[in-house]
Amino acid sequence: MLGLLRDYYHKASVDRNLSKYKPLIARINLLHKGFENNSNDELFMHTQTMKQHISNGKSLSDQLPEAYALVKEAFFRVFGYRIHDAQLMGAIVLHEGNIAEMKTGEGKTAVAVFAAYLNALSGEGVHIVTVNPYLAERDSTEMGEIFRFLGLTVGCIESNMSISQKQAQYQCDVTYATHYELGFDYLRDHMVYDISNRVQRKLNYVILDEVDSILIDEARTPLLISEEPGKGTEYFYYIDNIVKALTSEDYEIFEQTKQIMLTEKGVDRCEMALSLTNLMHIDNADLYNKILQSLRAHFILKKDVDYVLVTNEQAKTEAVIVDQNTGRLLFGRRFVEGLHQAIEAKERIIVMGQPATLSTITLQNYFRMYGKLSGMTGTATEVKDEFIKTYGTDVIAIPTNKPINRIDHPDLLFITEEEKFIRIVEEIISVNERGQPILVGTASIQKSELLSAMLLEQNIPHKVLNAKNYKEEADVIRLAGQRGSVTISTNMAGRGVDIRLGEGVEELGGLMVIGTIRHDSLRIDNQLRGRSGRQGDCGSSRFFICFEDELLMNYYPDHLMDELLNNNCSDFALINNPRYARGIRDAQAHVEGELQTIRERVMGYDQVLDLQRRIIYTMRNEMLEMDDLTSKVQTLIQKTIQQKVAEFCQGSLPEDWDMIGLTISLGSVFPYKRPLRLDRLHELEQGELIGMFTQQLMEYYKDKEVAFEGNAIELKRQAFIYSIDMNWMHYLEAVEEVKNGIELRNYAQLDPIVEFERETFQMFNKFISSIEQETLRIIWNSMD
Ligand SMILES: Nc1ncnc2c1ncn2[C@@H]1O[C@H](COP(=O)(O)OP(=O)(O)OP(=O)(O)O)[C@@H](O)[C@H]1O
Repeated sequence: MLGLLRDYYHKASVDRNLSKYKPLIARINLLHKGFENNSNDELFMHTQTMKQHISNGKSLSDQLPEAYALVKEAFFRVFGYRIHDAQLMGAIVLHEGNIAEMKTGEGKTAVAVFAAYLNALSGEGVHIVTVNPYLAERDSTEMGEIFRFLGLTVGCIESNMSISQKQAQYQCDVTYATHYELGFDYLRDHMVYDISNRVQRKLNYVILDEVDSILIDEARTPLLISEEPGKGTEYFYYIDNIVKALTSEDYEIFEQTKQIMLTEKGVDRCEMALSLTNLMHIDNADLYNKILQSLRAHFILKKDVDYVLVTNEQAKTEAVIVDQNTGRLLFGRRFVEGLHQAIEAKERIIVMGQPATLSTITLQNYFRMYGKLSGMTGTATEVKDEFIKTYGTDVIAIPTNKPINRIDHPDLLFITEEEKFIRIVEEIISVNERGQPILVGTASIQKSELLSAMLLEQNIPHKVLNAKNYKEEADVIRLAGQRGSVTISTNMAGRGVDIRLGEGVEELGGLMVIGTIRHDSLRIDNQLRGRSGRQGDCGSSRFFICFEDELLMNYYPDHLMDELLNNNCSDFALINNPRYARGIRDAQAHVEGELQTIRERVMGYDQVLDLQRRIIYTMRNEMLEMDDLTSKVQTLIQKTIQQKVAEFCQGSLPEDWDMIGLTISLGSVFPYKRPLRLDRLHELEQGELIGMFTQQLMEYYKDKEVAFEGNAIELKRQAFIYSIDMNWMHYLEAVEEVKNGIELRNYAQLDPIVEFERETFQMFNKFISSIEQETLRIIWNSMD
């Protein structure tokens, strides 16, 4: 009876939510009826017809009903199931360039195919982004059947592919890839010396699966291509030794902001160790930053929580970042600003050199370059505002196909972590005795291992996922819904893999999810919960928390904590009082707010850099693409002379001009063997002086070019590209220093982003002229 009522109300609410999309969905379903009678070949031919319509000027939106109807029929023929209306609604939202919020197990993988198919008809390519390479490969293989059935090509990017293999994948109508492969390929494409080595096409349309994980949770660590490991290990070890010897009175930790500073005593002690008189002097800024990073490495970041040590294929130990939201290992990514080096020194492994950044971009700015962006996830409503503000994408909640049938129990709160874990093990034992499957989410690999050891002691067979191998992880998590299974997993390991219930499990209550901590973000808690109760399955969830959890310790309202401790928390309390539960929500909102500020800051800095990056990339592309750069070189000669004359010949009287300075400075760019003639110097005006130098240097240049025996066209190109790249690298380093300085000055009530923009503006102009002069110098010298 209750079930019937629930179904009735659910259907009514689905209808209400769908109302805006109803006419369009009805049209798709009507057209679909027509396709049911077509042969496979006829369906295949429709793709060609629609492509034709689009190249004749019909809009993609006009083509939507027919395209979606066709894909719906393809799903039925290939996989044998009927796409439901909620999925069609999600697919429409994607085409509109928005984010479809759809609960776990609702068939998002299929939804992406509709929008990708339609948008690929333009021939401009569509990228579908997954959170890990295993899912990219799996989805491109499985969904590839649909695309190929309808006559489109599908590719998948893997990190170890050759340039030509990648080019072939990017040429496909639809390409699956992880976000970081796409971002890195973009950066690499702007580092090639030959355009034929570029792999990507124009960034046309992207669909991001698990969009919040990529654009929100991972958005604090920019993608970074660094120079090969270099020297410096000893230096970092040296600083590390000094910091290691500090005591708690030498530094102060600000728990809430995770910052750490030296106290006066600490500064004195470091000055003594380094034989310095003033560590805080601007000349020692770099050293001071290294000390701060080393402090963070020692006293804030924790091994097996924030990073792990992994032995790589060359048998070398590396420090790998652990994503705090998902527990995933972020291979190839490094903490910025020297923190990673500090960790390497702390762990006494090889320090991978100074972070000479060759190229960098935030994920936000990379994805904003696409003509259209859309995404899917189970949890986006809480960050709707940020999506609208940063990406201009709205979040539309799609109703579930069937009502959610999962019971979310109130949290259980303990005083100590020890009590909490004992109770969790008791719960696992009792649920396991019934045969009901359990999925336990932990905050870190360390906690997973602790729990695993406790279960071993009790002889409870279980599996542990530690986010080290996606394929194995998927195989394990797929079976997490089988009778009697106990699976321990770092927060979101195995995301994107369907957990189906085994036989008889429905009667036992479905999959039980246990959270061992409340995460900083409610979204992540909800993702964990969402592993249970897919597609109307029954299930349950409960979080076990304690006052020793970081979130509660730092952010839970004091008055509520006192109340709980005094009154009813003898050994544990059931948080079924809305006030107490709200305290947790408030604590999470607090942290979320702080994290959002950090994301906005990272993005703000990159925003300034973004404009500059585009200027440089456009300039670089132009150099690569132009057939002959002679006219560019000539313009540069002229411009350089003008700049130098303006710099050294100030005032109207030639006697005041610094002709020696001018000659030396010009000589540094154009080392001339024959002297420049300076006739009638006392009668000249600035303009004439410029003209005279230009004429002579142009002639000189022409002579050089005629005498040059190598490939002058290529020489010019390489000189430009080399100078752009080298100067860009130095520029990025300088920018990083400015950023560090500004962060320290933040106390002065200045808007750091505005300050950053102001300071880098001048630097950028200088940087452009260093590129130009360096290019000329190389050409000049190489032609001798
Ligand atoms: N209309 C449908 N009818 C029946 N089965 C479907 C339908 N659509 C998708 N499925 C199946 O449902 C399962 C879950 O789909 P999928 O993994 O895409 O869900 P999801 O929404 O991406 O979940 P997650 O949030 O875990 O990634 C898959 O096995 C898929 O084949």
